[in-house]
Amino acid sequence: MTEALRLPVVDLSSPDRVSAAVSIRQACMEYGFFYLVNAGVEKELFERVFEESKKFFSLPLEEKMRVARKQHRGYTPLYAENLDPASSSKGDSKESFYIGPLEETTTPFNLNQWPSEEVLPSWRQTMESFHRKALSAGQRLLSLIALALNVDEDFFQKVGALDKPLTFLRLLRYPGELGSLDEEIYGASAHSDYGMVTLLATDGVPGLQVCQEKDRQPRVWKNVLHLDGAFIVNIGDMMERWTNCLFRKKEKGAAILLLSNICLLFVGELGSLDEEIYGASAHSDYGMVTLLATDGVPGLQVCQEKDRQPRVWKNVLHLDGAFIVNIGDMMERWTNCLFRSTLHRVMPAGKERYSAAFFLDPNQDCVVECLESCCSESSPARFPPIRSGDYLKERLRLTYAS
Ligand SMILES: O=C(O)CCC(=O)C(=O)O
Ligand SMILES: [Fe+2]
Repeated sequence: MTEALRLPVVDLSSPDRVSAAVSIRQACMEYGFFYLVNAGVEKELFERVFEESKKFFSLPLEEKMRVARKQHRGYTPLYAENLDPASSSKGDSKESFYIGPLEETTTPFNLNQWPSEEVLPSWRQTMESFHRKALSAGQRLLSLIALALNVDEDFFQKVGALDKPLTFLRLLRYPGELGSLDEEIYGASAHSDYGMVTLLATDGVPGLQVCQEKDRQPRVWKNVLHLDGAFIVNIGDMMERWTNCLFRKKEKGAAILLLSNICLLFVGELGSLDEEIYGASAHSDYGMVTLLATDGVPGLQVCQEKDRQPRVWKNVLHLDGAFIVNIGDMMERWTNCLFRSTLHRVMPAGKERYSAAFFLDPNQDCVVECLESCCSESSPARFPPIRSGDYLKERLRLTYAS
């Protein structure tokens, strides 16, 4: 049985700021995680975020791919991310949607992408409202964190971290149906195409199979090999009708999906089926602090000692109306490892799960340098100063390998 972690609860609205700072210090030294209550986000807004998030992820893949991730904003499909490539060659079993800073930091225009207003009329407004409130909570929380580190309450403002900070809201959906590990995973499960004809371009990696007799059991699947410079053409359902079944559509399972005529999505390396599938594989967050809203479905686990083997994982339970806050790697550097950026992951719960993670990271030009209050003769600075933007860019490059 996995043990549940009893995390401290910090009240953001408490008039006793010193006590709040003391409990933050203890929580960040021991766990790198705590609950934050009275953060100024109404329960009703948490619920609306999950409702709207569910509406988006329920759209057909083709509609979601209209806002596919560009410049770290927009939709990333199942298996597109792998937070821990060392433990699993499959991507993580989650789909997500990223919303970057509402006030852009570098470009004159905003790079955020939004689902069509006709399809989801109140979606953007709900997410923007949540984004702003999470930022406001994060800023207030950082002044308590500064107190907890024995520096001025406005330390993070003074070093420029909160002047147009890098803020990303990541909406997440972990599908329930992949919970069981003995189910087979398909790049694309058996189907026929709906239309007239499909022209399919392949990259030489095998995977496409057809079954010529769909009504005979067990089904017999044959590989369709790639031919350099050629399209693989297949007949769709409408052509089958037209030809009164003279021309036959075939069922096929492929690792490539053809989305409209323009968009080819490579689903990713699925590896062998005996590897474990994670909702989100083991990782620490890159930035300053993360404020996480969860929907009550379990799955989040933390490992307090990342270097001890075997790793011991403990559950982090949902607390109604609270954010789960965790410290990121940049804050760990800032505090010379006094505050811990703890390894965490999401295990499949056998049930669909939604969460919304708000990453509050310093302005890209802010230099992150070990705090004097966290260094001593016996514990000298462990990291050289680094520009926040350079650090984040490298971490993102490693995660997305792009
Ligand atoms: O979904 C969760 O509970 C955690 C997500 C997470 O750790 C992340 O997105 O960095
Ligand atoms: Fe995380």
